[in-house]
Amino acid sequence: MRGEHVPAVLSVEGLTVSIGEHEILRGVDIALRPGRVHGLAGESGSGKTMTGLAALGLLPHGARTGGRVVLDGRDLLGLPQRDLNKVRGRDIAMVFQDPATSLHPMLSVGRQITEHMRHHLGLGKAEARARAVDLLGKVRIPGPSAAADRYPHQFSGGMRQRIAIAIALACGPKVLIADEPTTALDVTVQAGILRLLRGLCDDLGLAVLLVTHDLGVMSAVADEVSVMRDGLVMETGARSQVLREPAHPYTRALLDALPRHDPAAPPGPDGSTGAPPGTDRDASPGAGGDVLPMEGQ
Ligand SMILES: Nc1ncnc2c1ncn2[C@@H]1O[C@H](COP(=O)(O)OP(=O)(O)OP(=O)(O)O)[C@@H](O)[C@H]1O
Repeated sequence: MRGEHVPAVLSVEGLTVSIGEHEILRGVDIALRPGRVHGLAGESGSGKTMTGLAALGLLPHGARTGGRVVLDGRDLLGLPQRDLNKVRGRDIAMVFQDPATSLHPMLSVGRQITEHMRHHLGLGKAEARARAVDLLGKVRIPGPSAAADRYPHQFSGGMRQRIAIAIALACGPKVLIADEPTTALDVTVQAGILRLLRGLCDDLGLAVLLVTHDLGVMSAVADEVSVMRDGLVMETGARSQVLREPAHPYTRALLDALPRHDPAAPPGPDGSTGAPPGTDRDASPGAGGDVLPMEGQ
């Protein structure tokens, strides 16, 4: 089911965010649908991260907002903090750029997953543990049962990001906000993480917002693409349309800045795009991230 007719699970409607005199978002519209990856691209400072945080109801202190962020018919911007805390982590989860900062160094991996399930879902110890091991398997951590007893520093950067994804999925969210999830990783592991996100989106029917400054990353996994600049969405549409026939000169300029490969080509069976494997490997993480072999394979 990859059509625009699939109803949105989360819609951002005319979202504005200001801090002091600074208008950070100036009327953003984005619809996230189950089983689809919506890529949010744009240069640094365009408001991508702020849009993702607003979708989670996480805004800087003193931020003034307008518009709506609607999840299952409820406007999150109007919810009291207590209700928002319930939504966050349970219905909407987030994965950040650097797993080193999002994981607790002193808690075992299994404990970090089960804490969420016990807190939000009220699961007992044994059931939470079984589900944690199952989740570690889903994100392709080798030997998930033993891995649950280890600590974050015992894993590579790519594996740590997989663990952060498992934690985000702990309570079966409908929406996953992934903010530059591969930017801090070595290029050789980026493609594996993107492929994992794509697979989880398809298998679990997750609605994914993939925030990235990188159109190469976008081309590997997104179904739809929005391009932001200066707090506004300049252009939005199907990946092939936006990346192949951009309507806006700004999108064209971003595309022209990419090393040469076909940004609109769908991922092949191994997740590669139209570029021959390895061609862009040394150009930039973004351009090459979609054509590299999968981590651990
Ligand atoms: N806590 C904050 N207080 C005030 N202004 C902020 C805050 N966080 C972000 N901004 C401003 O909001 C604007 C948008 O920032 P945002 O982080 O959303 O951009 P971005 O597109 O994600 O950029 P990057 O790719 O560099 O992360 C920037 O001008 C930034 O300086």
